[in-house]
Amino acid sequence: MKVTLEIARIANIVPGIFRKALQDIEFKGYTIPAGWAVMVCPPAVHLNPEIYEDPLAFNPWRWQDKMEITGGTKHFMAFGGGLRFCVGTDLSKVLMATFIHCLVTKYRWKTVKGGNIMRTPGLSFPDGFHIQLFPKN
Ligand code: HEM
Repeated sequence: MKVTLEIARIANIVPGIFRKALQDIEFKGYTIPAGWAVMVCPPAVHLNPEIYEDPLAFNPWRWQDKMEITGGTKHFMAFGGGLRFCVGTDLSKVLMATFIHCLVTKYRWKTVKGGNIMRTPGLSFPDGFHIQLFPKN
């Protein structure tokens, strides 16, 4: 669970979530007028050093003392939140856990080429990331 949460936090495959202001909203001295579209940027939250210490470090242990997250929170929104919360969340976590389990227990790998990371703000690999897999002895 900690590993899948950390992957979802740091990978940020969803760069933005959209909502519409149903009424005027006052926020930090600004007014968002009714009817305006609002874009929430999960990577800005997930990579904020005031929320996550050393945010670019892959550290599943940072979730150690956190309660299990079952919905979106203002500090974790990889799967959105509220009424439009991703219906595939639990399936995705199980698939990630199963994939990683098979990968590390059955295979080893080496990097062939690529692997440069871009965050725009979603995570991407502009040159791809090629690896070679070997069955584990
Ligand atoms: C790592 C994998 C995934 C991520 C990061 C992800 C992320 C998201 C996000 C951010 C939203 C928008 C939520 C919002 O606006 O608050 C969403 C919505 C949705 N997701 Fe996913 N998703 C993933 C996998 C899946 C899978 C596997 C399925 C289906 C089997 C799925 C089905 C949906 C559906 C149907 C919605 C729309 C829900 C609604 O509007 O009521 N997602 N997802």
